[in-house]
Amino acid sequence: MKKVLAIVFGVMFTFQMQAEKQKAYSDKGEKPRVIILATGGTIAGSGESSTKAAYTAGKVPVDDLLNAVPQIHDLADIKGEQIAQIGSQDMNIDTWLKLSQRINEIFDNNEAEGVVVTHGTDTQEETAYFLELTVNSDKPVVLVGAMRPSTAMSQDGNRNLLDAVMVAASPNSQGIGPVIAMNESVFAARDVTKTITTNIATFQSRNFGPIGLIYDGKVSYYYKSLRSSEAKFNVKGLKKLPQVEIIYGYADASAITVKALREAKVKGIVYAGMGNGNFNAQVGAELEAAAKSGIAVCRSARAGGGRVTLFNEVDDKALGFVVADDLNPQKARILLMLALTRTADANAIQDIFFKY
Ligand SMILES: NC(=O)C[C@H](N)C(=O)O
Repeated sequence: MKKVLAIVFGVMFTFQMQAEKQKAYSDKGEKPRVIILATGGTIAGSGESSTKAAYTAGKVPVDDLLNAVPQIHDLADIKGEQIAQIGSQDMNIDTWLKLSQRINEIFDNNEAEGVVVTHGTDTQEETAYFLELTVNSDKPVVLVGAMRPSTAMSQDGNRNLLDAVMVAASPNSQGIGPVIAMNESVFAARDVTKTITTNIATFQSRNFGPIGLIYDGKVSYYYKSLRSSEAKFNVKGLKKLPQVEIIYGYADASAITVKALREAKVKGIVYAGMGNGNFNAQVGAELEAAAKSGIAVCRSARAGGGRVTLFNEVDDKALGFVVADDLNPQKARILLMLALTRTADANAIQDIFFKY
């Protein structure tokens, strides 16, 4: 109880300090500085017609994106940088490392009060969670994208970009951690997931809901995750991460893929299991062999909500497995890759999964 109160007061104190700092800043009549790091995606997508669905992601360069929403300059001093120009289905560890290293540098050198990352929606949640685990600052990092390309009728990107800049520039956003701000909602990186293939309301947090709501150019926050204060993973100087792959579970799955990964000597396997992270007998035998050979095996769930609990229908301790708790498989992979940069011990990895 004491610990919870200490955390709550600590968070309140930090918020107040940050708000004071920001207030002193705005009293000087200066605008907050926001750097926009562009990576591509549908928000930078271009199609042949305003009414047809076909388009190519990551076509529009950062300067054109910013020029399309001149109102952002009323909110902040804006600078744009092109980090990548890809559909986020092509997002990769290289770009994650580059992005995280650049954002840490921006905050360490006090180059900006906030960062906005424009990004495709397919893997936006993964990038957001990677940044949550590796960016060491209380300043806001706001990821934003669009479901309709910039050339479409009723495109959603311009409004989303304006809102994202507002969120990044708002004193209320100190200490919230990397978030996705889209469609008038703000989601914590850890919880958010893409739920619908094409709809503009695609981002949701099935377990916990949005942490904030946007309306009329303002953001209001309602809660903050207690999981966000753990020491960040240091990726400075790293060129790659331990290889972790995901395998999807289903009725009567064969063990071919698990065996192939064991033989390929990957460092970790995340199993997107059925129900509470379950697998059938043949897959279980291969996963056990993988764990015995030194591969970290993590049980996650394909269900899309809830969490995977220890020692339910599976004896994790005997098998040497860890559970992903409430992280979906793609986020469990990110935490496992980063955990493996610290330790290969299953108990220590499990501890990380229960803390981060
Ligand atoms: N809406 C989008 O951004 C989808 C696109 N494939 C991307 O992730 O880049």
